[in-house]
Amino acid sequence: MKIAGLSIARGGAPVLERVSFELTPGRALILRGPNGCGKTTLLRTIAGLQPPLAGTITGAEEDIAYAAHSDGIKLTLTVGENLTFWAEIFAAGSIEPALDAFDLRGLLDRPAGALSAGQKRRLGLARLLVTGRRYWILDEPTVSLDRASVHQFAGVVERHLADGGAALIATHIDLGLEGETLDVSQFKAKLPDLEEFDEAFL
Ligand SMILES: Nc1ncnc2c1ncn2[C@@H]1O[C@H](COP(=O)(O)OP(=O)(O)OP(=O)(O)O)[C@@H](O)[C@H]1O
Repeated sequence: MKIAGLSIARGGAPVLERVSFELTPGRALILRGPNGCGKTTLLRTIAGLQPPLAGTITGAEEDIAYAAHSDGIKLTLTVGENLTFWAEIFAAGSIEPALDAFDLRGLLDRPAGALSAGQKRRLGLARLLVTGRRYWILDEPTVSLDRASVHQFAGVVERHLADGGAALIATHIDLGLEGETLDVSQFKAKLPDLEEFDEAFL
């Protein structure tokens, strides 16, 4: 996937400009940067939830799976029904590997609304495995996870990379993954310099 000259805005205000990088199969790229600098906005744009102001995203059409801050699960469906629902949407086959990878077998028949925050997160992340998609775009994926689950999740990402997948991950913690990091604050959009305004005009 190639990101070239991407400029993005949130709430009408420019956030990042001229972001360029490549995400290659088998690699993870970790996005860093202080709160509010634009990581979520960048991921939303790459996932196709909002249009960029400028620039292009190429090479990953129909091959992106996005896990946002929210778990994206249906609370009245059971764990098994949630995963089956997504597996059918993506026509990606069995939910079994996802159940094992995220230790969800014991919770199979539990309504998602009756899960703890960390269990909900595990279910939300398990959806990635039933999409069959190569490019995982992950926004703070480990929120609510305990140490063991963070480790488990890092293992799932590593296996995905070994299978030719790729992951773009915004996170403030160290997942212990091998991969490059990109600090997006270097792309911070510059606000117009007030001294450039013509006072007579104001
Ligand atoms: N719904 C919204 N409407 C308007 N502005 C928003 C909205 N959500 C975020 N912003 C603003 O857009 C900018 C970028 O926010 P964004 O969520 O992309 O940052 P972030 O790097 O992901 O932050 P964090 O590390 O806190 O998750 C911030 O200035 C934020 O206040």
